[in-house]
Parts: sequence; structure tokens; C-alpha cells
Amino acid sequence: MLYNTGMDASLYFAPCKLNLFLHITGRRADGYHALQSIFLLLDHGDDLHISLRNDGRIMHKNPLAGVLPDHDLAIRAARALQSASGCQLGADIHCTKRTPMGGGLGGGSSDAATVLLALNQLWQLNYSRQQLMQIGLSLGADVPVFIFGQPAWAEGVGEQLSAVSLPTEMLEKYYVVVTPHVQVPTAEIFAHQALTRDTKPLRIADFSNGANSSAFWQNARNDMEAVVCALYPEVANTLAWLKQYGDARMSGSGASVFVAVDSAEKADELIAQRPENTSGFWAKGLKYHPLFALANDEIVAG
Ligand SMILES: C[C@](O)(CO)[C@H](O)COP(=O)(O)OP(=O)(O)OC[C@H]1O[C@@H](n2ccc(N)nc2=O)[C@H](O)[C@@H]1O
Ligand SMILES: Nc1ncnc2c1ncn2[C@@H]1O[C@H](COP(=O)(O)OP(=O)(O)OP(=O)(O)O)[C@@H](O)[C@H]1O
Repeated sequence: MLYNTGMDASLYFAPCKLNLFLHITGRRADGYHALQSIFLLLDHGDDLHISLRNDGRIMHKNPLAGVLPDHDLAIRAARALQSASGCQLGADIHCTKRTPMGGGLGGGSSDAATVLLALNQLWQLNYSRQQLMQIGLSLGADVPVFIFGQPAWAEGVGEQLSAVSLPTEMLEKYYVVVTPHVQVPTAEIFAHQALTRDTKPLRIADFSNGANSSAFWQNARNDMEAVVCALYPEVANTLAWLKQYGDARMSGSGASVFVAVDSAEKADELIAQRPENTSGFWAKGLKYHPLFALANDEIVAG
């Protein structure tokens, strides 16, 4: 009989992300939208226990409420890696979910990225970061950035990524994230007729050049915010509340909204005072994904 020896059980972190801004600069022929965004990964997220099986099966030990195991992005990621590599090994996956689902924080995408990184190690595949990002992109536009693993300037559908060094004060901030209890379907917002799709592209140099960066942030916004706030008053109300405390905005396609504050005390205070029917947490930005080292960077011949 083939069985999981249980000897390789390991704990892997799946951080959530914020879109510090999100501009929609066009629409491609396939219906996907061209974006510009800066992604910041946070030190808040899901815990995945992943252990090796030698029978080739991919098993979800605690299926998420409302998500069929076959649709779970963690399971789909493992299967995609199995079919790309021809690997005969399998895995047991157990997820302790902390990132609100459908919250614009990339929870499912991050679970998928963590599974790819972890199994790259457990199955000893030695895929490069670029290869894993390619497999990740087939699962969702937000997966590659978690494998990229650093604060990133994103273009394309979110897969053309460049590392950006955020000003130190942005990494020292406390990000207060509040999620109204509504699920905002990403596809519905991208398909909405009233969505702004023609924001003039910015240049990464405008952000990287310190002298211009305050002007940069004055022009930066989330283009999905207006449509989401019109369709979901809960998001509009939570955002209006959070704007009292700073330059609050929505992450991704919502429903989560966030603001950066200067101390843990202030962050605790806002979380305690958050509106009814919301959940919330605060977290700090990550310079690197904790699993960054589980993929190698390809050496490009020069
Ligand atoms: C809004 C963001 O969260 C910003 O980071 C992402 O662009 C969304 O990424 P995601 O949730 O991984 O999205 P996917 O699962 O790939 O796509 C969900 C749906 O959103 C639409 N979609 C997504 C990304 C994109 N650049 N243009 C789109 O039009 C497509 O209709 C797609 O069917
Ligand atoms: N492992 C998973 N975790 C969360 N959701 C998952 C997972 N697998 C599949 N899903 C499905 O994906 C949907 C979107 O979940 P997710 O938490 O990734 O949304 P999101 O944060 O809005 O994503 P994004 O910011 O990438 O648009 C969920 O409503 C759920 O049906």
C-alpha cells in the first residue's frame, strides 16, 4: 500500500498583498485589462501545512467553506505543477485561512504561489522563479507577484514585474486593513461598463525618482474604487470612515480598504473602532516573501 509517511510535514506561509495603487490603462483583445500597480506583500496571511505523499494524490485536508476542493487554487497549483513536471509525487495540503476570501488581498493567489514554491522544494524540481511565475500565471493574474516575492511595480495583466525599492517610511508603516462582509467578484468589476479603462500610463521612473514621488502619490489611485463603491455601499461607507485617518484606498477589486498609520497603538485603535459588519487586521510590509529562497533566479547570460 502507498501512504503518506508524514515525515515531511512542513509549515509554509502565504502572505496577503495590497495594491498601493491600481490604474487600468487599457483592455486587451482577450478581454483582460492592462494594469499598472505597486504590490506590497504583508506579514499577515494563511498558514499552509504541506506534506509529501508518495502515491501521487493531491489532497485537501480541510476544504474551504464554499470552495470545491477541485476549484481550490492551492490544489489547482499542485496539479498544474504535477502536469508541468511529470512528477509522480503528491501532497497533503491543510490551510489555516486568515486572509479574507474575495477581499482584494490575493488570498487564493497567494495560497497557489506558496504551494508552487513549497512543492518546488518538496518534489526537488529546482524550477526557476521565472518558470514558477509562468505556471502561476496560468492560475490567475495575481499569482506571479507572490512568487516574485518583493515589492513590485506591475504592468501587463500584473505579470510584468520589476522590483521597486519603497521608501523606508513605507516599510515602517502599520497597514490597517478593513474588509466589509461582502464578496466583490473581480470579473464583475472588470466587466462593468462604467469602469475607467483609459488612465494615462505612468512611468516607473516617476516613482523611483524620489524628487517626484510625492507628486506620484497625489496622482495614484485605485481605478476600480468608483465602480465598487457604487455597487457596494458597504465598501463606500468603510472607505469614507477610514479616510478620516489618512490617504485610505481600496486594494485590488475590493472589498478590503486600507490606510497606513505610524504606530501599532494607532493601528489597534482603528481596528477596535472599525464599523460593524467588517473584519480587520493590521500588518507590516514585507521586503521579501519568507519563501523567496525556494526558487532560484535564472542567471541571464550577459
Ligand atoms: C484586481 C487584481 O487583484 C489586482 O491585483 C488582479 O488584477 C485580479 O487578479 P486575479 O484575481 O488573479 O484575477 P484572475 O483570476 O486572473 O481573473 C479574474 C477575472 O478578472 C478579469 N481580469 C483579471 C485581471 C486583469 N488584468 N484583467 C481582467 O479583466 C477577467 O475577467 C478574469 O476572468
Ligand atoms: N485557496 C483559496 N483561498 C481563497 N479563495 C479561493 C481559494 N481557492 C479558490 N478560491 C476562490 O477564489 C475566490 C477569490 O478568492 P481570493 O481570496 O483569492 O480573492 P481576492 O483576494 O479578491 O483575489 P484578488 O485580489 O486576486 O482578486 C474566492 O471567492 C473563492 O471562491
